[in-house]
Amino acid sequence: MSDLYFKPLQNDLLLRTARGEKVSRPPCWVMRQAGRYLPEYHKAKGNRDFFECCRDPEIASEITLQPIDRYEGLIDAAIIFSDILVIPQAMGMEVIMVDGKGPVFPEPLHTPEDKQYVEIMEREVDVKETLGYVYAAITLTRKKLNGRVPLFGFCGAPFTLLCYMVEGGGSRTFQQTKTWIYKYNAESKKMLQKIAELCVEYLAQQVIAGAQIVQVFDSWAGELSPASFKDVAFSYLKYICDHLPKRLKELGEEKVPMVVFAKGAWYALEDLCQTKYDVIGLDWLHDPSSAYKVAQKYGKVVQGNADPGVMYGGHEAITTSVKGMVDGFGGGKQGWIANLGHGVTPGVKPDDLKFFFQEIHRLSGIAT
Ligand SMILES: Cc1c2[nH]c(c1CCC(=O)O)Cc1[nH]c(c(CCC(=O)O)c1C)Cc1[nH]c(c(CCC(=O)O)c1C)Cc1[nH]c(c(C)c1CCC(=O)O)C2
Repeated sequence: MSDLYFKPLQNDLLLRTARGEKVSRPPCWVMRQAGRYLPEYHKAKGNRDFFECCRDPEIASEITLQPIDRYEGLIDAAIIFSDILVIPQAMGMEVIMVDGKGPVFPEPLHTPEDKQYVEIMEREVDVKETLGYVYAAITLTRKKLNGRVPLFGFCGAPFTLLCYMVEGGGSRTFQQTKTWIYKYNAESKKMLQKIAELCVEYLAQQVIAGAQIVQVFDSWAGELSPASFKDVAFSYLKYICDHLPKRLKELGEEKVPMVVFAKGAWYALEDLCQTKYDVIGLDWLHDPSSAYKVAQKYGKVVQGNADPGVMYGGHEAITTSVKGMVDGFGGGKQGWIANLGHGVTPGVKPDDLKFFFQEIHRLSGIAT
């Protein structure tokens, strides 16, 4: 329904790049572009709970549009304001967002013998029904965007979601995650498979609602060895890109470009290039030109990859970093979506991010 229902897209630079087409300049956006570094985010959120904002399509769409309005003409995509942890919530787990700390699961999964594991494994989850508020936010945002830029949908990768479900939040040692994947490997895989299936349906429903491209975030992939990445992360990332196009076809929907971002899994670049993902997200551990060469060999597009910390270094540091990317990523006329190597952090000054976008435009040949 989407394209008939919404205003035609005026800026299709990002979608064309994601499909491998030649473009006049590289498209850009940044992960976490709607968030705490923006004063207008705090204003819109007020003293409301984070997940309450996610569940309110009006507020979620307002926050999604904030960076698009602020950086009008400089950024080429919006990403729906939501969180990867809505899937564990849909699976029946409680997640709260604690100010200054991040997400907390009051009752994480302990062992496969626990009643909770058995219940979650057995529970039928209807993501179409339970996460209806995300699709409503997407449809409303597409309407409000009015074709200005395309809209990203997203989900967390199975491995990263499992980390949160067993750790109960962020972690430094990943003790519970390692216990699960090494000691309870078979039970972990059952859960990962269940999450992967939910991710496929969740992304498909986001596309039906109006998402024009989707990204899968495997934020904790870098905690794994190459062998365990293959075992507990890669297979499930692959499941998602293999099954989403099929599911969309079943639903009578066109397929959309798919982006994978496996943070820290630099060793897996060749493997990721051999999947059905159209775009491979790169963190800042990658050297642009080496990664670009590999991706080009497989006909894949890359996205990234400035160190988000460069935003603290002032204009000169930002210019140097952008120059390194433009040179390394083939001049930016094909195969590169400019981004940071991870999300923009809360301490960044919005004007420094603006300068980053301006430098991408300037150094890739098109001054604004
Ligand atoms: C690991 C992860 C999470 N959530 C997400 C990831 C994957 C990306 C990544 O690795 O950064 C994904 C995410 N979370 C959020 C978005 C919105 C869209 C966007 O990128 O602008 C996206 C794409 C909003 C958010 N998600 C969260 C906020 C801040 C909430 C607040 O305090 O107001 C926002 C705007 C909270 C959140 N949610 C999560 C954490 C660890 C935190 C707290 C720490 C932090 O903010 O960086 C889990």
